[in-house]
Amino acid sequence: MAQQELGQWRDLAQLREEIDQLDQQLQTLLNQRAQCAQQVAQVKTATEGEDTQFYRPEREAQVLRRIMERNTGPLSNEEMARLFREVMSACLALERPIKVAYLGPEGTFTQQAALKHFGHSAICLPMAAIDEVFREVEAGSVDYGVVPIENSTEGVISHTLDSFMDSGLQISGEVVLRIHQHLLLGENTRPDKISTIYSHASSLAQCRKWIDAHYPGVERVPMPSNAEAARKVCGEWHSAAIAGDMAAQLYGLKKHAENIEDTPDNATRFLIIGRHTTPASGEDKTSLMLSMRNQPGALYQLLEVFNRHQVDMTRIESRPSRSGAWNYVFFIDCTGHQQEPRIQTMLAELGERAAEMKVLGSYPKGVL
Ligand SMILES: O=C(O)C(=O)C[C@]1(C(=O)O)C=C[C@@H](O)C=C1
Repeated sequence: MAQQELGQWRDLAQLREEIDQLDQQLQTLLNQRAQCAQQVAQVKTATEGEDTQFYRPEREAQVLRRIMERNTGPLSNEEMARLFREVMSACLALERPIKVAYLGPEGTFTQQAALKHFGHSAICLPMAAIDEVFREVEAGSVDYGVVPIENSTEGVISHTLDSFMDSGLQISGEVVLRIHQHLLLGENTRPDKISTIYSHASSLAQCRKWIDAHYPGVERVPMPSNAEAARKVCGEWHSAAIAGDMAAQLYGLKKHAENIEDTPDNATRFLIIGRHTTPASGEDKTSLMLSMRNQPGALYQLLEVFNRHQVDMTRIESRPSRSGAWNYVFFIDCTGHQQEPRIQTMLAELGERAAEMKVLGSYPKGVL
């Protein structure tokens, strides 16, 4: 063997030894961190008693933000935060495992969002509908729920907004997920024999131009979820599903065409709903629901308050109110936390002008 080659082998062995030593240190440190979390749980139980909140969204957001700020690479900020996300998830599970309901079935983007936000140590349970997620959280059989709220291509998910009208739940977080859609086929399906494409209506819309270009004559059949679409094509020879990676893996389908969404920055925003308010994390958002008396200039009167207090409104949606024809409810997101004096003053003024107002929650801006 050439001298140079031998040298390379020795280097590899040395490098691996170094990796082994680093892994050992990491392992020791991870267990030290886990012990710390166990002690945090004891302190919380001793000081807060029965209603102890083990999961602390504001603290997790601060930890992740700091990790990203001080990161020097070569691992990217997102990769580093993702690793620490899992470390915190495992530490929280030692304190008390957290139960999370999401809009199922298994394999949906909402499941992916739940895992991105809570990590893989959370117990995630699929629900058949958005209302069911709300109900499970309200009933206390789970700690939190994850529901989709808006897609960058398709707009708002009105079912989720409507569910807030009848609910006393609080928003405690948000997750934004880049959505990549794929055309998925069963093992024996021939791509040139496809007569039907199944997917959720919103995913069919996100890929409309791609389908027009590649499968113009094919029937598009909306399904309750992408995962359901993937499950259906497993046993069919002449059909395809549009869904994401999780559904492809879960049902063993092959990706015939990848990333077929019409807009490359296609993303969906999800909300975390719970029964508790969340303290300020330093970079927060507040969501409100307001209904105005049906009179000229009503919307202007509302917007004027935001403008005067220099509060940045990041979203406004309107939905027909259930209390009468042609009355509208506005869903508004703004930056800031309801504990901040500036936001408190603004909320008090809005409350005077609105026929009804409900603060849906203040929560950390999405980190990951
Ligand atoms: O700081 C806390 O309150 C903890 O419980 C520790 C910890 C962590 O692992 O850093 C774990 C769970 C909480 O959601 C937040 C942070």
